[in-house]
Parts: sequence; C-alpha cells; structure tokens
Amino acid sequence: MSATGAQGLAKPVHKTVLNLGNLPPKRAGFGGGSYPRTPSRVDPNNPPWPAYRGYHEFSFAHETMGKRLPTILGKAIDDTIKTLNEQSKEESMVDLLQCIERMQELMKDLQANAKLRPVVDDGEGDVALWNKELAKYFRGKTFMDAPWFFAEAYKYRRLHECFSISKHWKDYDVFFRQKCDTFSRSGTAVFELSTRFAEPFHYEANASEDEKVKARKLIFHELTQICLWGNATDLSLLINMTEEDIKSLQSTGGEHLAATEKNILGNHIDRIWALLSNIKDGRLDFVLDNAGFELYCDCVYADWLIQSGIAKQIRFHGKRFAWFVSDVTRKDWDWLLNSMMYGSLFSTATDDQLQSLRQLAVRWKNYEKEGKWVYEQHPFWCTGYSFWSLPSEAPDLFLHLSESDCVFFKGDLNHRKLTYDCQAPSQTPFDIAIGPLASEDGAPPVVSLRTVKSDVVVGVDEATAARLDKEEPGWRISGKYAVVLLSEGDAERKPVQLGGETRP
Ligand SMILES: O=P(O)(O)OC[C@H]1O[C@](O)(CO)[C@@H](O)[C@@H]1O
Repeated sequence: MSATGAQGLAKPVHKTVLNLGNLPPKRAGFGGGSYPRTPSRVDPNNPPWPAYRGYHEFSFAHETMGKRLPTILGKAIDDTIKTLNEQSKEESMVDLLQCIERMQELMKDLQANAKLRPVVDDGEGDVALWNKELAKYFRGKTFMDAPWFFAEAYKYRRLHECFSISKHWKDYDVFFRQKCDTFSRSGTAVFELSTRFAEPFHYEANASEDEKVKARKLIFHELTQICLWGNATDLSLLINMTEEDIKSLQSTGGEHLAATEKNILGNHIDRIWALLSNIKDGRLDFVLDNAGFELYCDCVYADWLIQSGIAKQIRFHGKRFAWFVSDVTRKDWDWLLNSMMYGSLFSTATDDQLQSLRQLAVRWKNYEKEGKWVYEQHPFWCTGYSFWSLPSEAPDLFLHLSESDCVFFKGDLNHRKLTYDCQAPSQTPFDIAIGPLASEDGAPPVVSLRTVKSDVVVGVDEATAARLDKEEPGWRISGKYAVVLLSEGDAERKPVQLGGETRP
C-alpha cells in the first residue's frame, strides 16, 4: 500500500529508530567516516580530505613555503656560484651565469608569491604532464594557495628548468656536494653496518633450522628499523648503542626490540614479515628517497633480502634530476657504489672497516651486472601528481609495479604523495589513505617506511595522535616518530585494467 491512505490523505510516516550501542565503531574511511570528498570528485587541487596549503599558518606548509624553500634556493645559488668560480672557459661561465640569473628570478617569484606559470619546454619527458596539471587545476594559483605538495614540487621543477635550458649545465645538481658530504660524515654508522653485513649469514653455519628461522625474523625486524631510521638525519639508534646493547639485541631480541620500536606509532613489521617470509625468489621494488646514508641503508636491506632468498630481483626507483634536495638520482647511485669501492672518504677508518665496505661494493656492483639490482627513473616520480594519480597518469608504471611482490616507499615525501598530503584523520587505515594504489585491480602490496617529518599522519590511533598533539606540539615534524605501514593491495591480483581494456 502507498503512503497515501484510502481517503487520499497523507499519513505520518512512522520511522523505526534502532538504538544500537554495541556495534563495532565505524572505521575512518568507510561508511559514515568515508572520504569527505568522494573519489570521483578528487583532483590535485581537491584531495580526499582538505589539502595543506602554504597559507595555512598552523601547518608545516607555511614554514616550508615561506622560509625553508627560499633558504634552500639561496644555498643552491651559493653552490652554483662556487662552481662558477671554479670555471675557466668563457662560454660555459656565461652559460652558468644565466642559470644563476634564472634562479634569482625564481627566488623573486617565490618571495613575491607569484602565480604558477607553465613549465618551459626544455625537451624533458614530463613537460606535458606538468603543463596539463597546471592548466587543468591550478590556473591563477600562487605558491601559497596551491596545495603544499604541488607548490613545493613545482618549485623543484622550476629549479631544474634553470639548468635544463642551458647548453652546458643541463644536468647540474645544485645539491650534489651536500649529498656527498653527508655520507662522508656518517662513517661510524656506515662501518657499523658494513662490518656486520659484509657476511650477514655466516652465523647460520652451525644453527638448526629453527634457530635460523627465529634469527631471520629478528634480523628482519632490526634491518627494517635501520632502513626506516636511515631516513632520519643520523642513525641514532645504532650510533648510541654500546657493545653490550648490541650483544643483548642479538642474543635476546624481544625486550630491546620493544624499546626501539616504541616510537613507531603505526607498526606493521610483523605483517610485512609474514608476507615476505612466504616469498621465494620474488621481485621487490624500492621507491627511493634520500641519497648517501639512507641509500646505503636501503642497499644493506636489499642485499639481505636477496641473500635470504626472498628476492631474486630488486628494482630501485630514483629521480631523473635533483629533487627535494637530497633525493637519489642516477649520479648519486653510481657515486655511492663507486666511492665505496674506489674512494677514500673515511680517513680514520681501519683496514678491516675499509675491506668490509669494499666487500659490499663488489657484491652490489655484481648484482647490477647480473640484473639482480636494477636502477630505474620513470619521469612520473618527478611530477606534481600524488600517487593516487599513478594508475591514471602513469599506467605503464602502474602496470610495471603491479608485477612486484612488494613495493617499499621510503621517506616522508613519498608518504605525503601516497596519502595525497591532506588532513586525513590520524586513525585512517593506510589502505584507505592511499586510495587507488590499494584498491585498483592488480595493486601490489605497498609498504611505507617513514619517519614523520610533516603534518599528514595516518595509520595511528586517535588517542595517541591526540595525546601527542597536546603534549608534544612539534611531534609531526620532529622526525622522532615513525610509521611502518602495509597495504596488502589486491590480494587476488586481478589483471590491471587500463582504460577499460583487460591485460591478458
Ligand atoms: O627526505 P624526506 O623524508 O622525504 O623528507 C623531506 C622533507 O621535506 C619535506 O618535503 C618538506 O619540505 C617534508 O616532506 C620533509 O620534511
């Protein structure tokens, strides 16, 4: 019967209201707490939750856009002047001087909060991607009112343009000196690792199967932390440890691990081990972050994953040009392996220490020759798109990553791009926060190893975030805390869908 009764008069509708107090609470990202902006309406200027923008004085975006970026650019100009003063040929000096003038122009734009102009066609493969995004979503936007991640990435692309349109300085890296210096000053931690990992499995010779399984799990826990904290400026976890600490760590594990893991606020290391320990001869991918010491830690981790038999191939993804100060480029990759092998960066090192470092370098260079380690640099990694746009803007890359058994994303910046760098509630589950990279057909398992150095935080329970917001106001940018988060991706590994067509 219709709501209108026999006499055609509307009857009041009686709603039954259920009083349900015992159902499980809603998860952020599902049901009532779902993305405030539905995925089909998400775009680079409108992330799933509100974006951080430079004019938000409460956020690190404000500090970065207003102060850090001009300082970084100022230092880049100083570096280039230093290089200029080391030249002798007129043509290259004039050419470099023009690069410096372009950097000064960029500085003016940044300080005057200018509108974001299109990227000049310098022949790079990413120009169309940049200018499409600028035209579609950021017309009339300035450095301060565009979303923070886009504005910041745009600044690094403009910095690259200062050189890419020159004749002799196309690939000049204003941050190269700085990256090399930092590694040279990390001697203690470098040798701490090389002397242990030159021969990481020698202890297994006399161990039972059961002991081997247990030891591998413990080593994986610690190496994951080394790889994680390698993203902080120093490896304080290792450097501050006494011989006794290290011994107890190796012999018992449990207690010490609990102590060192306490600053990992969202911690899926056990789940990651459960995933990896079931893989044999797989393929793993590392989307790299910083050069020098962090890259060295990544390589130690990757080496162990190869030697353990979990992976038979590891693909490392770096940047095509200088990016966010210390990100890895091909030159940084080569520099690390070659200076470990032939350089003399550590003047006070013992012969044994140097020998262990060379042993690592020989093995790593062989991995490269044998195709066990592959270094790649897709243009997408240096664009202003978040990884939510990876399947749509770089379908070839998505297809490629979908063949991996697990993709590790290193560092804060990659985490920002995974999560669209927006104001998601801290308790948002990681797989919800990363959207399509978790939910698309064929999405691979994704791990984020991130020390927390900027505002966005996900995968951390509400009470912890609220307590830290109250008690330690700078906790989101201090690098003291971390998250190690896993999304299992498309468990069935359905064929990737590209533009409606199904991959065979
Ligand atoms: O090297 P990471 O871990 O990506 O950190 C980069 C830093 O620079 C930033 O991009 C801010 O400029 C933040 O993401 C972070 O503070």
